[in-house]
Amino acid sequence: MLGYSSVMRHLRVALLQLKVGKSKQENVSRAIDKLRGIVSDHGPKSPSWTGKNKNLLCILPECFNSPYGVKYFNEYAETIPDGFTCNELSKAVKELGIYLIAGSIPERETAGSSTLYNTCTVWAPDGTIIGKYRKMHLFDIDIPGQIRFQESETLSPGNALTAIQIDEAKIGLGICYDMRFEELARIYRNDGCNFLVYPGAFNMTTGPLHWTLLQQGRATDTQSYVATVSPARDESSEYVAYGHSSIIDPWGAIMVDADAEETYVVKDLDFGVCEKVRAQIPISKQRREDIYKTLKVTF
Ligand SMILES: NC(=O)CC(=O)C(=O)O
Repeated sequence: MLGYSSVMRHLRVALLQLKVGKSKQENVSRAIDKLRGIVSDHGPKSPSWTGKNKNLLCILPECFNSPYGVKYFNEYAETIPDGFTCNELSKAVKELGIYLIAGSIPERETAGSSTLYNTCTVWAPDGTIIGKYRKMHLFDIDIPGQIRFQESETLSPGNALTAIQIDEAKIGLGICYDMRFEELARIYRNDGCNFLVYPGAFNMTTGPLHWTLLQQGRATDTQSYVATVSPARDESSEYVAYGHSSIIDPWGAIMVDADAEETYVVKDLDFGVCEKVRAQIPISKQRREDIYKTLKVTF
C-alpha cells in the first residue's frame, strides 16, 4: 500500500520555454516538435523514466502561437476547440500520450465574434480537452518611460476558476498577471489544490523584480508547487519576455529556473511534500477567519 501510494504521488512535469515568432503555423509545429523531443528523452519509454511516475505533464508558455501584443490578438485568435491550434494539439497529445497544459492562445469566443480572451486549454492523452481557463486579471499597467501594456484594449477577462486533477496533482490554473492576485491562489488552496500553474510572459521591467518573488510568495502562501512557463527571451521582438520558466517547491525553494534562452526543463514532483509542509507548518488551520471577516478596514 505504501509503495502504491508513493508511486501515485509523483508526476513528471516538463516546462517548454519556447521561442515564439510571427508565424502561427511555425510556432505550433515548433512546439509540437519540441514536445516530441521531450517525450523521447523523458517520457515513459525513455531511460530516464523513474518508475515512480504514472504520467508526463508538459506545459507551454503564455501566448505560444502568437506574438504577445494587443495588436496581434485579433489576427491570431481562434475558436476553441475547433481552431487550427487546438486541432494540432489534439493530434499531438494522442501521438505522444501526454497531458498538456497548452500555455495560452488568443481565443475568439465564437466564429465572427469580436470578443477575445487569453485562454489556456488542458489536454488529456486521448486528445480531449479536460480544462479551459480564460485569464481573469488583464495585464493593464503603465510605468512611464518603461512599459505600457493594456490587454483590455482588445481582450475581455474570464470569470471562472479552473482546477484539474492529474494523478495526485490538483492543479489550479492562472495566466501571468493572475499570479499577482493572492486571492486566486488562496481559493485554489482552499479547494484542495497542491499545484498552481501560471503560463506567463513577464517583461524586462517587471520580470527581474517580481517574477520569482511572486512565485515563491504563492508557493509559500499555499504550501503548493508553483510552475511558470514563459516564452524564450527574444531581444528583437516588440515585447521582450523575461524567460526564467521555473518550478518552486511547497517550501518556497526554487527547484529549477530555465534562464532566458529556448530550452526545456523536467522535474519529478512528489506531492507527499505538500502534505509534510502543511503538517509541519499548519498555517491553513491557523488562519484567523473570525478576525479577517469582522475586521473593519479604516483606510
Ligand atoms: N504579462 C502579464 O500578464 C504580466 C506581467 O508582465 C506583469 O505582471 O508584470
